[in-house]
Amino acid sequence: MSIVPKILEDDPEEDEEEDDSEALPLAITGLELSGVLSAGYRKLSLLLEHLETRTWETQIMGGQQRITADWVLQEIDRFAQGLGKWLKVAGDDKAEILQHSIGSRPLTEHKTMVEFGSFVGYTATRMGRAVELCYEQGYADGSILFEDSRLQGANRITSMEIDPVHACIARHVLDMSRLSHIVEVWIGQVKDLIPRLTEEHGDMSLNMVFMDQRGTTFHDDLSQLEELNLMYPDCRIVADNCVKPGSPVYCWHTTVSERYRTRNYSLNEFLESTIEDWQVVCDYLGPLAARIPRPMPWEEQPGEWRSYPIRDL
Ligand SMILES: C[S@@+](CC[C@H](N)C(=O)[O-])C[C@H]1O[C@@H](n2cnc3c(N)ncnc32)[C@H](O)[C@@H]1O
Repeated sequence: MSIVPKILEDDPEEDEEEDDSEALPLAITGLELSGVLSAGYRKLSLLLEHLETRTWETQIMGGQQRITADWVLQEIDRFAQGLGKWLKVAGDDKAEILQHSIGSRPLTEHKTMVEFGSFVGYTATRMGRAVELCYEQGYADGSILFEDSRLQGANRITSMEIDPVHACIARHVLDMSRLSHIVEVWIGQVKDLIPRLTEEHGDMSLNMVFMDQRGTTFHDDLSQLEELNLMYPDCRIVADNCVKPGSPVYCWHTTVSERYRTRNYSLNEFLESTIEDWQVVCDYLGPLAARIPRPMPWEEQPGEWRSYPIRDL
């Protein structure tokens, strides 16, 4: 089908052709790109514009002032406080729990962290900064030797993202924060990328996992981590948005399974003081902690589980 605009004539057959061209997707009718971007992507383009403008202003006002990871996080927070610019990132109280969890897992040799769902790279930046501080401290007190090649070169944090636009923004934000040598963003579905962790880092290489993809897949992704033996004993797993949008099977599994020591934190959604959400924090006690694997709820009482059409509820 031609996308060249037609000159209108009084011929009825031509009128039919004209109707046809109205069905063309907006992207090829010559409208501005902003006309075809979804509201979500438009907000992200505003975020990038905000970061670029603030970087430029900071450099002009403060001479050669360094743009740091903390500065980038602060600017994303500031952007998200603007009217209609809220972002689904783990800020505020959620960030406190994450920060503590990252700090409580020392980056001993060959151990790495993983985030499921990068979005704009906000938490990936927070995780990367924590590792960077750990390096700085280690070099200063001599506990990390500069020549120790095992701590150099390999990325220590992997963040996985299904949406390539989000992934590109996350990579850009990490570049701005000067953390690209520590954090890598992999594009694809979590379930397809998990096996690559084994290939790149080997068995039992994870000492922290942040689950922030789709809540209804948390339990499947966790069981793949278990099956591939990727988590080091005492690996900490933080799962966000467990009430909103919700991850009921994951919450059930981590609460009743003997393989996990679990705490459920009730807190407010980022910048939303009236919306309650939960972060579930658990430590993996290792494959031998559960003597008998616990069946899933629908395996225990098969008759009790069936789906109801929404109109019947
Ligand atoms: C809540 S946002 C993540 C926020 C981010 N963790 C932070 O705190 O800055 C969820 C992200 O997960 C991505 N996502 C959803 N399902 C996914 C999947 N199965 N695999 C990879 N990414 C996924 C979405 O595209 C979205 O960017």
